[in-house]
Amino acid sequence: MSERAYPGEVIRAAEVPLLGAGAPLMERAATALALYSAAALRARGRAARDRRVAGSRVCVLAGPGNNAGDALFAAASLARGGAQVSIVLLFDRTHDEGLRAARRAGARAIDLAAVPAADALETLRRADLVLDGILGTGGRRGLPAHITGLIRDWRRGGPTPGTVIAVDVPSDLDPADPETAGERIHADHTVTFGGLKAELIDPRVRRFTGRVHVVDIGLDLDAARAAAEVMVGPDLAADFPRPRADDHKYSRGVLGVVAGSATYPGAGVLTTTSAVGSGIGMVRYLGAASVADRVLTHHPEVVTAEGAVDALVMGSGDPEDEFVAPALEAIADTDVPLVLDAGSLALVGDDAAALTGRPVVLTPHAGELARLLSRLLGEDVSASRITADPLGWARRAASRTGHIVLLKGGSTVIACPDGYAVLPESGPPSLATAGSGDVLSGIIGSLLAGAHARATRRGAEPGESLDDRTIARTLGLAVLVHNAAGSRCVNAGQLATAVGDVVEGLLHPDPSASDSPR
Ligand SMILES: NC(=O)C1=CN([C@@H]2O[C@H](COP(=O)(O)OP(=O)(O)OC[C@H]3O[C@@H](n4cnc5c(N)ncnc54)[C@H](OP(=O)(O)O)[C@@H]3O)[C@@H](O)[C@H]2O)[C@@H](O)CC1
Ligand SMILES: [K+]
Repeated sequence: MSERAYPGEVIRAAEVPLLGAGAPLMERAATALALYSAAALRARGRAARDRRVAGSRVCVLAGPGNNAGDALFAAASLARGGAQVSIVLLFDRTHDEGLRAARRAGARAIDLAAVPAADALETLRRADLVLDGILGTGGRRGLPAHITGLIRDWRRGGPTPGTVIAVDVPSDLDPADPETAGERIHADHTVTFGGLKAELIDPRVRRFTGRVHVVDIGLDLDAARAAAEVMVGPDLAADFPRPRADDHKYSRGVLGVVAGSATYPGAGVLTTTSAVGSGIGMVRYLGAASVADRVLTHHPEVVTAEGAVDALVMGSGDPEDEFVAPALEAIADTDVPLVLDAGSLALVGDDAAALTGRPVVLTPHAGELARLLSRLLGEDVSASRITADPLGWARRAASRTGHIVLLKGGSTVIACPDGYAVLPESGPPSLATAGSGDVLSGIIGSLLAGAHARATRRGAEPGESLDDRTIARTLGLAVLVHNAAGSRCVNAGQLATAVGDVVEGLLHPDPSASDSPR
């Protein structure tokens, strides 16, 4: 389920009162790490004899602080389970209590200052499991040369059989420096304690963290201090809004769509198809008459008359100005969310009154964001720079424009102007196809219209109805719908229709698929 990510200092601060009260935080962390490590050892190898803790070779890279303490206590537990544990002491000090516990359980220690580096290297290469306990949240960037050299030689030797688990965080994690990537720990798993650290969610660090597993050690974290939120598939079933028995079409939300043009009529059809399928009260198609005819052929329930809306989505398929301007005019005195895609991104930066006093969502892909930022920042921002750091650029764009930015790509990211981010899990690569973005626009518009209608029903004041985090989370749900639909199809026409199938499954789950006894 979704997981909030916190700045490291927020998590460290939350530990302080508990440590003062004597809570056994390290014991909890080390116990969870030992269990996770044992499971990783049992998951390896083909032969049954390889899938055991007893007899497996475990190597601990031990640093100078409490991060090593976690690794050493966990290793002690694995040693008691029969693992052969070797500890590579990388500094002139380590966590003494942890070292004593590991030694008592039978671990042997190799002091890198006293033995040839080749011995440590050999131990690393032969290990079934390596625990990176060099540095944790107390780490500064840049490891001493004798450690980077060891890591470089270990990695240069080619793939080794061992699973690498980073304890709390991969030591010396640095997303931005490709030059030194070969001297850093590349973990298969990161077991992180207390809460998800914000530094672990950046798409650029995935190759260093591997799969991230969060262990609850009983910290009381204040959700208001979270920096981001990661959303995963199961969030859909939990949070997708369902209609209530007393709902009517207006209370479920009305979406205005200005998409498609005489040149690109298909965008209008794709956007309305996915909007209709996303479980909304009503869709008003407000674009060109020639597109409206096609839309109505596919969806007779779509309304082409002007009228009130709860959200307006525009821009896919470059709709003509003569339809954009009146649609913006019609929402001028309202607080309804506005979604700008493709051609309508050109409105950003203008003094358009319609862009003020309401939540505005921009949904560019990297090329569109590159054009937008180059214009706004007055410097040449290329699409490849944006693709290399999607979260960083989405945050920059949100901060610069004051709008919520959903940057589409292999790892779609959503950023609010204050830096808060929502990261939905990645969808299938088949989503990279013409028209896919139009389909996403329709889902987004539909879910935002529903959210606005519900907020209005609750009596929220204009301007207070939808806060940025609620909107960002709603966008995250829309991306999860898009992902789920994407795994059922090979082109955007099928994708738009599959949205309806996904939502149908959420609103009317198949009772025969339930686990309940018959
Ligand atoms: N608090 C708790 O109860 C719990 C903590 N837990 C665990 O503790 C971890 C945090 O522990 P920690 O604070 O001891 O920091 P950690 O990163 O192990 O080492 C700091 C030492 O490294 C040194 N150093 C730093 N950077 C360096 C560099 N680049 N190159 C060389 N040296 C460098 C630094 O030196 P200094 O900066 O002081 O000069 C200092 O001596 C946390 O991630 C989690 O795993 C969990 O068990 C839950 C309960
Ligand atoms: K570590």
